[in-house]
Amino acid sequence: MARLAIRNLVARFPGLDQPALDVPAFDLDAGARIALRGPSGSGKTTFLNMLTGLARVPEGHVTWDGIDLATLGEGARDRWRAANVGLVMQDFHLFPGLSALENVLLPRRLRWRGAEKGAREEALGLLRRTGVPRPDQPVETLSRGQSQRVAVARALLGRPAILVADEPTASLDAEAGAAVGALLTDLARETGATLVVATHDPELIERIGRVAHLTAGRLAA
Ligand SMILES: Nc1ncnc2c1ncn2[C@@H]1O[C@H](COP(=O)(O)OP(=O)(O)OP(=O)(O)O)[C@@H](O)[C@H]1O
Repeated sequence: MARLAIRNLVARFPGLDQPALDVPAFDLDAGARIALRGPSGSGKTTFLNMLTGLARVPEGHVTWDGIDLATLGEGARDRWRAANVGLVMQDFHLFPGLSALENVLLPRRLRWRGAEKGAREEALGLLRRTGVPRPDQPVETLSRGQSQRVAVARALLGRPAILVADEPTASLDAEAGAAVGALLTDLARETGATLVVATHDPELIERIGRVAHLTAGRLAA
Protein backbone atom coordinates (compact mmCIF):
# COMPACT_ATOMS: atom_id res chain seq x y z
CA MET A 1 0.00 0.00 0.00
CA ALA A 2 1.46 3.36 -0.95
CA ARG A 3 0.23 6.86 -0.21
CA LEU A 4 1.37 9.86 -2.25
CA ALA A 5 1.75 13.49 -1.16
CA ILE A 6 3.09 16.08 -3.58
CA ARG A 7 3.92 19.61 -2.40
CA ASN A 8 5.12 22.59 -4.45
CA LEU A 9 6.49 20.46 -7.26
CA VAL A 10 7.96 22.64 -10.00
CA ALA A 11 9.96 21.48 -13.02
CA ARG A 12 11.47 23.84 -15.57
CA PHE A 13 13.30 23.13 -18.78
CA PRO A 14 15.66 25.44 -20.64
CA GLY A 15 13.88 27.37 -23.38
CA LEU A 16 10.42 27.19 -21.78
CA ASP A 17 9.00 30.42 -20.33
CA GLN A 18 6.57 28.57 -18.07
CA PRO A 19 7.37 25.59 -15.84
CA ALA A 20 6.68 22.25 -17.57
CA LEU A 21 5.13 21.21 -14.27
CA ASP A 22 3.70 23.29 -11.42
CA VAL A 23 1.76 21.27 -8.84
CA PRO A 24 1.23 23.04 -5.49
CA ALA A 25 -0.46 20.05 -3.84
CA PHE A 26 -1.69 16.63 -4.92
CA ASP A 27 -2.52 13.61 -2.74
CA LEU A 28 -3.46 10.02 -3.41
CA ASP A 29 -4.59 7.55 -0.77
CA ALA A 30 -2.96 4.13 -0.70
CA GLY A 31 -4.73 1.93 -3.22
CA ALA A 32 -6.24 4.87 -5.13
CA ARG A 33 -6.55 4.70 -8.93
CA ILE A 34 -6.32 7.75 -11.15
CA ALA A 35 -6.16 8.45 -14.88
CA LEU A 36 -4.05 11.38 -16.03
CA ARG A 37 -5.21 13.27 -19.12
CA GLY A 38 -3.72 16.20 -20.91
CA PRO A 39 -2.81 17.37 -24.39
CA SER A 40 0.58 16.64 -25.93
CA GLY A 41 3.26 18.66 -24.16
CA SER A 42 1.15 19.31 -21.05
CA GLY A 43 3.69 17.58 -18.79
CA LYS A 44 2.35 14.04 -18.38
CA THR A 45 5.66 12.27 -18.96
CA THR A 46 7.50 14.81 -16.82
CA PHE A 47 4.97 14.20 -14.03
CA LEU A 48 5.30 10.40 -14.26
CA ASN A 49 9.10 10.69 -14.28
CA MET A 50 8.97 12.67 -11.01
CA LEU A 51 6.43 10.30 -9.42
CA THR A 52 8.57 7.26 -10.11
CA GLY A 53 11.98 8.73 -9.35
CA LEU A 54 13.11 8.34 -12.95
CA ALA A 55 13.96 12.04 -12.89
CA ARG A 56 15.26 14.13 -10.00
CA VAL A 57 12.67 16.32 -8.27
CA PRO A 58 14.13 19.75 -9.02
CA GLU A 59 11.93 21.76 -6.65
CA GLY A 60 9.35 20.68 -4.06
CA HIS A 61 8.46 17.30 -2.58
CA VAL A 62 7.18 13.98 -3.94
CA THR A 63 6.59 11.81 -0.87
CA TRP A 64 5.50 8.17 -0.99
CA ASP A 65 4.76 6.68 2.43
CA GLY A 66 6.99 9.22 4.13
CA ILE A 67 9.91 8.85 1.68
CA ASP A 68 10.56 12.14 -0.09
CA LEU A 69 12.08 11.34 -3.49
CA ALA A 70 13.54 14.87 -3.55
CA THR A 71 15.97 13.82 -0.82
CA LEU A 72 17.25 10.73 -2.66
CA GLY A 73 20.17 10.58 -5.06
CA GLU A 74 19.92 8.70 -8.33
CA GLY A 75 21.11 5.35 -6.94
CA ALA A 76 18.74 5.51 -3.97
CA ARG A 77 15.85 6.45 -6.28
CA ASP A 78 16.68 3.48 -8.52
CA ARG A 79 16.66 1.11 -5.53
CA TRP A 80 13.44 2.61 -4.20
CA ARG A 81 11.81 2.27 -7.64
CA ALA A 82 12.96 -1.34 -8.08
CA ALA A 83 11.42 -2.23 -4.71
CA ASN A 84 8.16 -0.32 -5.05
CA VAL A 85 7.16 0.58 -8.59
CA GLY A 86 5.85 -1.37 -11.57
CA LEU A 87 6.33 0.73 -14.67
CA VAL A 88 4.82 0.50 -18.15
CA MET A 89 6.45 3.16 -20.29
CA GLN A 90 5.46 4.26 -23.79
CA ASP A 91 8.34 2.53 -25.52
CA PHE A 92 8.41 -0.83 -23.84
CA HIS A 93 12.17 -1.16 -23.16
CA LEU A 94 12.19 -4.89 -23.84
CA PHE A 95 15.55 -6.59 -24.26
CA PRO A 96 16.04 -8.19 -27.67
CA GLY A 97 17.66 -11.61 -27.66
CA LEU A 98 15.59 -12.65 -24.66
CA SER A 99 12.24 -14.39 -24.65
CA ALA A 100 8.99 -12.88 -23.40
CA LEU A 101 9.33 -14.86 -20.17
CA GLU A 102 12.97 -13.84 -19.67
CA ASN A 103 11.99 -10.19 -20.18
CA VAL A 104 9.32 -10.44 -17.51
CA LEU A 105 11.79 -12.04 -15.10
CA LEU A 106 14.78 -9.82 -15.90
CA PRO A 107 14.20 -6.90 -13.48
CA ARG A 108 13.53 -9.38 -10.68
CA ARG A 109 16.72 -11.31 -11.53
CA LEU A 110 18.76 -8.11 -11.48
CA ARG A 111 17.18 -7.11 -8.19
CA TRP A 112 17.58 -10.41 -6.36
CA ARG A 113 20.59 -11.76 -8.27
CA GLY A 114 18.82 -14.97 -9.23
CA ALA A 115 15.22 -15.88 -9.82
CA GLU A 116 13.32 -16.05 -6.61
CA LYS A 117 11.33 -19.21 -6.00
CA GLY A 118 7.89 -18.83 -7.53
CA ALA A 119 8.80 -15.86 -9.76
CA ARG A 120 8.81 -18.04 -12.89
CA GLU A 121 5.35 -19.39 -12.13
CA GLU A 122 4.09 -15.89 -11.35
CA ALA A 123 5.60 -14.60 -14.64
CA LEU A 124 4.02 -17.43 -16.63
CA GLY A 125 0.68 -16.73 -14.98
CA LEU A 126 0.92 -13.03 -15.84
CA LEU A 127 1.84 -13.78 -19.46
CA ARG A 128 -1.15 -16.10 -19.65
CA ARG A 129 -3.41 -13.44 -18.18
CA THR A 130 -2.08 -10.71 -20.47
CA GLY A 131 -2.64 -13.01 -23.45
CA VAL A 132 0.95 -13.66 -24.57
CA PRO A 133 0.56 -17.07 -26.22
CA ARG A 134 4.19 -18.24 -26.38
CA PRO A 135 6.33 -17.25 -23.37
CA ASP A 136 9.48 -18.61 -25.04
CA GLN A 137 9.12 -16.43 -28.15
CA PRO A 138 12.02 -13.97 -28.67
CA VAL A 139 10.66 -10.47 -28.01
CA GLU A 140 12.03 -9.03 -31.25
CA THR A 141 9.54 -11.22 -33.13
CA LEU A 142 6.51 -10.07 -31.10
CA SER A 143 3.92 -7.68 -32.51
CA ARG A 144 3.63 -4.23 -30.92
CA GLY A 145 0.53 -5.31 -29.07
CA GLN A 146 2.22 -8.43 -27.74
CA SER A 147 5.26 -6.37 -26.69
CA GLN A 148 2.91 -4.09 -24.77
CA ARG A 149 1.42 -7.09 -22.97
CA VAL A 150 4.90 -8.35 -22.03
CA ALA A 151 5.73 -4.89 -20.67
CA VAL A 152 2.52 -4.95 -18.60
CA ALA A 153 3.27 -8.45 -17.27
CA ARG A 154 6.79 -7.34 -16.34
CA ALA A 155 5.45 -4.32 -14.44
CA LEU A 156 3.03 -6.48 -12.48
CA LEU A 157 5.55 -9.15 -11.39
CA GLY A 158 6.16 -9.07 -7.66
CA ARG A 159 2.91 -7.17 -6.95
CA PRO A 160 4.42 -3.68 -6.64
CA ALA A 161 2.76 -1.21 -4.27
CA ILE A 162 2.77 1.45 -6.99
CA LEU A 163 1.78 0.90 -10.63
CA VAL A 164 2.47 3.63 -13.16
CA ALA A 165 1.65 3.35 -16.87
CA ASP A 166 2.14 5.80 -19.73
CA GLU A 167 -0.46 5.18 -22.48
CA PRO A 168 -0.55 1.41 -21.86
CA THR A 169 -3.26 0.77 -24.46
CA ALA A 170 -2.04 3.16 -27.16
CA SER A 171 -0.57 0.50 -29.44
CA LEU A 172 -3.39 -2.00 -29.03
CA ASP A 173 -6.63 -2.51 -30.94
CA ALA A 174 -9.87 -2.01 -29.03
CA GLU A 175 -10.18 -5.61 -27.87
CA ALA A 176 -6.56 -6.02 -26.78
CA GLY A 177 -6.64 -2.56 -25.18
CA ALA A 178 -9.69 -3.50 -23.15
CA ALA A 179 -7.96 -6.70 -22.00
CA VAL A 180 -4.77 -4.92 -20.93
CA GLY A 181 -6.77 -2.13 -19.25
CA ALA A 182 -8.85 -4.68 -17.35
CA LEU A 183 -5.74 -6.54 -16.26
CA LEU A 184 -4.03 -3.42 -14.95
CA THR A 185 -7.05 -2.24 -13.01
CA ASP A 186 -8.03 -5.72 -11.76
CA LEU A 187 -4.54 -6.51 -10.52
CA ALA A 188 -4.18 -3.08 -8.90
CA ARG A 189 -7.45 -3.76 -7.08
CA GLU A 190 -6.42 -7.29 -6.10
CA THR A 191 -3.04 -6.23 -4.71
CA GLY A 192 -4.10 -2.84 -3.30
CA ALA A 193 -1.57 -1.06 -5.54
CA THR A 194 -1.84 2.67 -6.09
CA LEU A 195 -2.38 3.09 -9.84
CA VAL A 196 -1.52 6.15 -11.96
CA VAL A 197 -2.15 5.87 -15.71
CA ALA A 198 -1.58 8.55 -18.34
CA THR A 199 -4.15 7.75 -21.01
CA HIS A 200 -6.57 9.16 -23.56
CA ASP A 201 -8.43 5.87 -23.83
CA PRO A 202 -12.05 6.61 -22.76
CA GLU A 203 -12.74 2.99 -21.83
CA LEU A 204 -9.67 2.82 -19.61
CA ILE A 205 -10.52 6.18 -18.01
CA GLU A 206 -13.99 4.89 -17.23
CA ARG A 207 -12.57 1.68 -15.82
CA ILE A 208 -10.19 3.62 -13.55
CA GLY A 209 -13.08 5.85 -12.49
CA ARG A 210 -11.22 9.00 -11.54
CA VAL A 211 -9.41 11.47 -13.76
CA ALA A 212 -6.97 14.34 -13.24
CA HIS A 213 -6.32 16.84 -16.04
CA LEU A 214 -2.94 18.36 -16.80
CA THR A 215 -3.00 21.64 -18.70
CA ALA A 216 0.30 23.39 -19.38
CA GLY A 217 1.87 21.74 -16.32
CA ARG A 218 -1.03 22.48 -13.96
CA LEU A 219 -3.00 19.64 -12.45
CA ALA A 220 -6.74 19.75 -11.75
CA ALA A 221 -8.12 16.66 -10.05
N1 LIG B 1 14.56 17.58 -21.40
C1 LIG B 1 13.78 18.58 -21.82
N2 LIG B 1 14.29 19.75 -22.24
C2 LIG B 1 13.50 20.77 -22.66
N3 LIG B 1 12.17 20.71 -22.68
C3 LIG B 1 11.58 19.56 -22.27
C4 LIG B 1 12.34 18.44 -21.83
N4 LIG B 1 11.48 17.45 -21.50
C5 LIG B 1 10.25 17.92 -21.71
N5 LIG B 1 10.29 19.19 -22.19
C6 LIG B 1 9.14 20.06 -22.50
O1 LIG B 1 8.29 20.06 -21.35
C7 LIG B 1 6.92 20.05 -21.75
C8 LIG B 1 6.22 18.84 -21.18
O2 LIG B 1 6.71 17.67 -21.82
P1 LIG B 1 6.13 16.20 -21.52
O3 LIG B 1 6.94 15.24 -22.32
O4 LIG B 1 6.08 16.00 -20.06
O5 LIG B 1 4.65 16.31 -22.11
P2 LIG B 1 3.55 15.15 -22.37
O6 LIG B 1 2.28 15.68 -21.84
O7 LIG B 1 4.06 13.86 -21.83
O8 LIG B 1 3.51 15.09 -23.95
P3 LIG B 1 3.12 13.86 -24.95
O9 LIG B 1 1.68 13.53 -24.68
O10 LIG B 1 3.34 14.46 -26.30
O11 LIG B 1 4.08 12.73 -24.64
C9 LIG B 1 6.93 20.10 -23.27
O12 LIG B 1 6.82 21.46 -23.66
C10 LIG B 1 8.30 19.56 -23.63
O13 LIG B 1 8.74 20.06 -24.88
